[in-house]
Amino acid sequence: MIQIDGLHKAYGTLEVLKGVSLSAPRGHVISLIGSSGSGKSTLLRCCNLLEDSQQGDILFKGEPLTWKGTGHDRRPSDPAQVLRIRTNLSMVFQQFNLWAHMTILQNVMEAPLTVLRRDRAEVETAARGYLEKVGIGDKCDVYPAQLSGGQQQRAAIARALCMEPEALLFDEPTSALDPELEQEVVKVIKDLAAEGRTMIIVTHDMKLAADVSDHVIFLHQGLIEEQGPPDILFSAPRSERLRGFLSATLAT
Ligand SMILES: Nc1ncnc2c1ncn2[C@@H]1O[C@H](COP(=O)(O)OP(=O)(O)OP(=O)(O)O)[C@@H](O)[C@H]1O
Repeated sequence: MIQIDGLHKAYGTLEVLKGVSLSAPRGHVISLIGSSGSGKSTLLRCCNLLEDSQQGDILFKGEPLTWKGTGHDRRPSDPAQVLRIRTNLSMVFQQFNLWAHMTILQNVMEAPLTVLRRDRAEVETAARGYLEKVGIGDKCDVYPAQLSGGQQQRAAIARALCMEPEALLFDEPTSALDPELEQEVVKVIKDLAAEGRTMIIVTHDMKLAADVSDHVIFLHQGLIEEQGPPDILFSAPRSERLRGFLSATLAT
């Protein structure tokens, strides 16, 4: 579904991704792990074109993104293709990013109405269904500030689902939450994984990565240091760096 080949990304002179490739086949869950600053969020943001990149290819369902320019001037050349990719790869952010002035239902309905121009009644039915699915069907008419962090994140997941995307991208979905609220969100993500959704998850939660992933990628300083199925990667890491990262993470 999503394929990245040899991606390079720099902010000015800071090289953040130094030739990263990944493949997220339909129905698979890929987790990106690694130390702070290793480039995980940048890679995720490159997947749905929230960030530009200087070199390498991005393919969505086998269709290569078309570019114009080179290096720091490189940009996607076809706005319709960008919109198609973005709407098919819905993103869930660490800080939820709900609109404070809209109710939860309005938050979930906004993008399908304004970006996809779908029928209001159909969108409302779908939005209520997705809020029900994530366990907050009774919170349609309240504002984000009236919800706990875990409820806000579940609303953000319902909002992503309401775009009916082909894949979901999660950027540290549980990092801003207290442990007990974290579990509510982990449950929703596990349910989505069990449904066979295609997902890429940036996470510091090794248990989440171990429980839901088909494939785990360990990034170090903008390069893939090690990758593999979670049972092998977590039980028998080959590289010294991954061993050090896991023991430091599991000690905290
Ligand atoms: N918009 C930006 N402008 C300049 N530098 C940036 C920008 N966004 C990220 N960086 C830098 O790029 C590097 C990689 O950041 P990124 O957020 O991708 O790392 P990460 O692995 O997700 O880290 P964390 O786990 O702390 O979120 C860091 O050094 C960061 O400071």
